[in-house]
Amino acid sequence: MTSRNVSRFWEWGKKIICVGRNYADHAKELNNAVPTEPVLFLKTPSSYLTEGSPILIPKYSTSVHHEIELGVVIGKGGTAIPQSSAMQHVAGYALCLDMTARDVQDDCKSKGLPWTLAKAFNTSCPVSEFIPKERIPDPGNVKIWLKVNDQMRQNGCTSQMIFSIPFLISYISEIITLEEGDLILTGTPKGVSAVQVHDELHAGIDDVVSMTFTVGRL
Ligand SMILES: O=C([O-])CC(=O)C(=O)O
Ligand SMILES: [Mg+2]
Repeated sequence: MTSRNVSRFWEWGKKIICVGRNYADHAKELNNAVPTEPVLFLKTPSSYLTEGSPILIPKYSTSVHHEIELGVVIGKGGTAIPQSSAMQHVAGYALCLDMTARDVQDDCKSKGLPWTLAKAFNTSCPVSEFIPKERIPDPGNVKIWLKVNDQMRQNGCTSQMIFSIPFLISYISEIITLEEGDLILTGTPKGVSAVQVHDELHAGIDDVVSMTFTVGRL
């Protein structure tokens, strides 16, 4: 018997599976090819951050970028989930930031090394409150936005995703068994840029959720 409540999924310590380059406008702004298959990487549960605590720029980076993304919280696990029933495995959503040490990522890319240092550092996954599934009837068509110090930096719509949420659930679960409490970050639209210490990041999905985080340094 479990009494855990998935609305506090960040406390469960489950997997964080991230999709990269899922918006053509963002792939292009970083001079990356638009993918024909999803690009996947992982964050660790220790990268979770909730409102009230600051995002901490790691010592080894001078260029940490914000990436606003819709997160999908898994409610029912599965392996090789068909696209047709994929949405039955969703408990809800969270607005998320895929904080990225871009200078480190560029270095890893040029050396052919994995992105762990760029993507999975402590505080690299700020999340909003849990959004129950019913509050977003069409997750393939919601606007996600992010302002830095009141200036709009990212303003995209999940309709721009190259790979849809049902496709991603099916694709990922063929490779990695999904479990209750796992989070899938679905990629970021264009407009990523570096944050500075003391910046205030304010992000939202209109009429659904908003969140605010400040930036500090380790
Ligand atoms: O680091 C990147 O550009 C890949 C990524 O996470 C995204 O597209 O959301
Ligand atoms: Mg991302």
